[in-house]
Amino acid sequence: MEGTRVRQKLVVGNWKMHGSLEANGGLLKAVAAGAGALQPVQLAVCAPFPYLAQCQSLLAGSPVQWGAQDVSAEARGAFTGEVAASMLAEFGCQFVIVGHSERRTYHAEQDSVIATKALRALEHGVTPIVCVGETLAQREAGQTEQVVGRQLQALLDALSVEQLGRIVVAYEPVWAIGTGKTASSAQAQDVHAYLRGLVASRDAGVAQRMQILYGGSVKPESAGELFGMPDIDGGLIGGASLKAEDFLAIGAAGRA
Ligand SMILES: O=C[C@H](O)COP(=O)(O)O
Repeated sequence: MEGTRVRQKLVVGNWKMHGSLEANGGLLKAVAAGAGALQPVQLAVCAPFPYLAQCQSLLAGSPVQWGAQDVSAEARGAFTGEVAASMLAEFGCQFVIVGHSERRTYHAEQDSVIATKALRALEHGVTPIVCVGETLAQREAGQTEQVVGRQLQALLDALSVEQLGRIVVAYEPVWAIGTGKTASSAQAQDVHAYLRGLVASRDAGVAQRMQILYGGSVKPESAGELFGMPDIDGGLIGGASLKAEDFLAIGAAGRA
């Protein structure tokens, strides 16, 4: 997309189901200590629910934001095991990941549920990071735009322009997650530009401001080239976010 770059870089760690009080303690302190030097790149970590209090405590006063990895589509009630957006907001979560491919695959989450989860988060001032991405079979069948377009369209249908202006999108090709296979910067840029164009068909200003992150085997060595692309505004980082040195190096790549 043409135009002056107006978007701050955002690098978010998705710890997935990893961590312990002890391991997190060292990681959070190291990330907090290194984050200030990376500004204006914004760092955040998305931790398993039991560790949100630890994030709240150890990241207080640091520029690092934190969040969760899922939220209920329901506001409250008899939904055993679910966590409501209001609860995340009470802990000070700034972000919540919704629609990660692991949730879509292992928990059969559909586009409509994911859009509702994003709405619940927005209702409580928590920024949803909405994940979209195609499988290898879909890419090889030439269906990438069709798949990510359908996934994003559910958001465009469910959210007002004002709400759309408060989400973050993460493009994560399923075939690149945890596999060591990063999409090339050109492949990722093509999809990011396509997604931004779809948002622009709803509202050009929102599209220009929307942060679209790339996720899938991002490492310190690959981050610079990816983040240098015009429509890639940072990353959603899995494995490499568990080592402070790597996570901070990826954040530093956003400053270039
Ligand atoms: O949410 C993060 C992505 O699933 C990427 O994970 P990864 O960096 O381990 O490939």
